[in-house]
Amino acid sequence: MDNTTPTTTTNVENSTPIKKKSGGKLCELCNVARPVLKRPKTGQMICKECFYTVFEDEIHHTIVSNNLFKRGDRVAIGASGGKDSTVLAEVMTLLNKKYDYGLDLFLLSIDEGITGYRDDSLETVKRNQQQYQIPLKILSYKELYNWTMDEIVKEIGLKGNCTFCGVFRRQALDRGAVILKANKIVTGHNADDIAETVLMNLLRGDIPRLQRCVNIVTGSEGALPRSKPFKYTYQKEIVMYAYFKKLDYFSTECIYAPNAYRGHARDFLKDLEAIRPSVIIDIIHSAENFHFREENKMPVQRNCIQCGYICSNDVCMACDLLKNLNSGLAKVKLSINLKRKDKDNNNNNNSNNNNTTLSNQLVIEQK
Ligand SMILES: Nc1ncnc2c1ncn2[C@@H]1O[C@H](COP(=O)(O)OP(=O)(O)OP(=O)(O)O)[C@@H](O)[C@H]1O
Repeated sequence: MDNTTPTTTTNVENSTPIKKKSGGKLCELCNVARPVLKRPKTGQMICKECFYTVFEDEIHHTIVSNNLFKRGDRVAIGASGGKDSTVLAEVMTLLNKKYDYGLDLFLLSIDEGITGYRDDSLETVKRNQQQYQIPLKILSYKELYNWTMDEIVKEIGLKGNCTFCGVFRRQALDRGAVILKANKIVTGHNADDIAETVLMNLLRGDIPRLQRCVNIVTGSEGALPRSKPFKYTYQKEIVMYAYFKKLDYFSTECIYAPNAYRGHARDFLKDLEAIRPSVIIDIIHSAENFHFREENKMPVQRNCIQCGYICSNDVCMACDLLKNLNSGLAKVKLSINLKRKDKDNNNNNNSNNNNTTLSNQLVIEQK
């Protein structure tokens, strides 16, 4: 065994403990090397090389079986400097070479303007760019919207700020990809993220979002196709992969996110996972097999009359949010809309709500 390998429970954040040297046992896959980890997804005791192989092969299988790319695609990798997108950059580079996908890869980072968080993580992305030799584009909220998240939080406070950030980031990634002349975007959303989103939409009775949140590709409505090669990849395995490969990533949580509703869904999922690890994939498979009534389909998409971005109303969410920020009304409108949403929830009359007006949108934390 590699003597750098931990032999006791380690600091691999939130990850399955690396087990002690396991007596005379051999890796359950190759039967040659000593196992160094218990696979969170399957419980198998395997060696490091077999772990790399199964991890990468499963992602390759997800890519191929879902036809995520075709030769010549220009693919922008949403790169935040965090573990998921750093592993995504590593694995996309590796698989593109190994299986000759014929893709042009780019790193695309959105600088939300969060001092002490995004500025540090962007330094990580810059180092990744050197390492992977992939062109990098950094685009900021300040350039696009003339607001940083620091300024937005100063204006509206901590409640509801994730909504602004999520809406702006979604659009910023599209705009950055257009600048890079990319025709596809990939993000590091993993199986845990998707299972959390399913739970959140279920708990909120948000049927339109519930039916599309397990799609591996979104954007067919008019934005650039955006896919999630890690749809079936466990977060714990991503952390282990980054750890064993000694990847350079930034591991601090967003300083503005601790109150987000998603955190409750995450905690709930972690509790369930501790009892039954397959719960993550089971939730995704369940949601893939839901059947929805026709009237719950997402509204028809059109272009925002102000900025031209794809949306489901006359004006897109980003323009709507910006109008409130620029007029100094964002905080007032946010609190009115949150109260209205609470009332809607109390009246239990939003389970079939198909509209995407601001009142509905303001309580959605985008993932
Ligand atoms: N500022 C950003 N710039 C570019 N892409 C981003 C940015 N923030 C998030 N993404 C993309 O969205 C995915 C999910 O982002 P999320 O905020 O959930 O972070 P995460 O789960 O901690 O992922 P990561 O570990 O990559 O930061 C990321 O893996 C990345 O591909």
